Amino acid sequence: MNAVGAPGVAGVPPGDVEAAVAALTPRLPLGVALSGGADSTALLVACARRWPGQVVALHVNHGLQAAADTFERHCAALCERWQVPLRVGRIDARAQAGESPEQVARLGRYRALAKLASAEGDFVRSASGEAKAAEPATTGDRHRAVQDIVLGHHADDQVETLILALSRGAGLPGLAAMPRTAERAGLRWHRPFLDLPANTLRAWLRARGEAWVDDPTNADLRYTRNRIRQQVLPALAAAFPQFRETFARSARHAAQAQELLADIARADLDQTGTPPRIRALQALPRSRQANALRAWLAQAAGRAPAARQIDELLDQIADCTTRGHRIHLKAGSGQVVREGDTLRWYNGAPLPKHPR
Ligand SMILES: Nc1ncnc2c1ncn2[C@@H]1O[C@H](COP(=O)(O)OP(=O)(O)OP(=O)(O)O)[C@@H](O)[C@H]1O
Repeated sequence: MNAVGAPGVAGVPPGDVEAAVAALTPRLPLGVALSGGADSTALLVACARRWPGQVVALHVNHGLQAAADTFERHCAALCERWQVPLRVGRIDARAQAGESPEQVARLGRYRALAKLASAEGDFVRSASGEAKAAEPATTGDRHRAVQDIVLGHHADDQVETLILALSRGAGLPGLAAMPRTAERAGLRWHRPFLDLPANTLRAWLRARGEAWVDDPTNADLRYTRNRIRQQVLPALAAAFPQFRETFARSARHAAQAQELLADIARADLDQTGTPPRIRALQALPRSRQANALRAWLAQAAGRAPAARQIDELLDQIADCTTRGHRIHLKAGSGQVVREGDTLRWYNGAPLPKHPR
């Protein structure tokens, strides 16, 4: 494990970090998702300075690498110094065959963070009033549950996310990259550093003598994200010095367009019903059928189908002109079938005997 970030840079770098945090208007107490890496260490310090006594650090120990305990120890020492209570959740984020380890870890992490945030309401302050003593509350002085959580994603992360989306041929939802603010699992998630380059955050920490922990897997070029960070971003910086701003602008355009598509899908699904009636779908232009089907299946199946599955489904819908015509398509973990006049999505369940 490389613990770096020793004091060293003379002078104080631009105050963008504080300005980015000061622009937030979260409900307090504020949860800081703290990995122990540079970005969330900067986030914790900036938030603790901005809202003293009103910040709770939330750390997820993945237990995946030997480094996991080093991260947790760093978080504990940092929080002790800044008098910020630290809540730690442990998850077993091992991927099953065929699953992406990064995706499994990410989903598990968000679930664990949401759980830690809501559990915050079950903790009491210690007799001395110190917020860091955490015991299940039975009476009295309960902490308020955390409703807002900040994440340390920065401008380089946003560019990486966009390039990753392009590399897998993603549609608008992927090209929209990460939102600045999002409501999920009953919580509001913020990314105040999305406009700041990674090195601004590191320079800010160094100027304050704050250490962080570097993730040893960041050097591993078998991970696509690391190849983007180490090989693509330097080339982009040389060719297009403004790439962080311009790529972020493109992501915002995509996000706006995606909002429109989501509105249109809602309106069209109001007309077709959910699950959609086949006749009503056929009355829509093909692109709007695709848009409505994507939205319906994203909700029913928990994830949007691949482009070729949507194409196949659209062809089957177009061909469906007689009462006896079957529709059958594998989508996600289940299948779409025709049932009478409507489509249905079954989660892996066997086909009904007469799928008409
Ligand atoms: N184990 C974790 N516990 C709590 N929050 C986390 C954890 N891992 C990531 N996060 C949150 O998600 C953000 C982005 O995660 P990512 O994996 O890109 O960052 P990292 O390189 O692990 O850490 P950092 O962003 O702090 O340098 C982090 O800044 C942090 O807010």
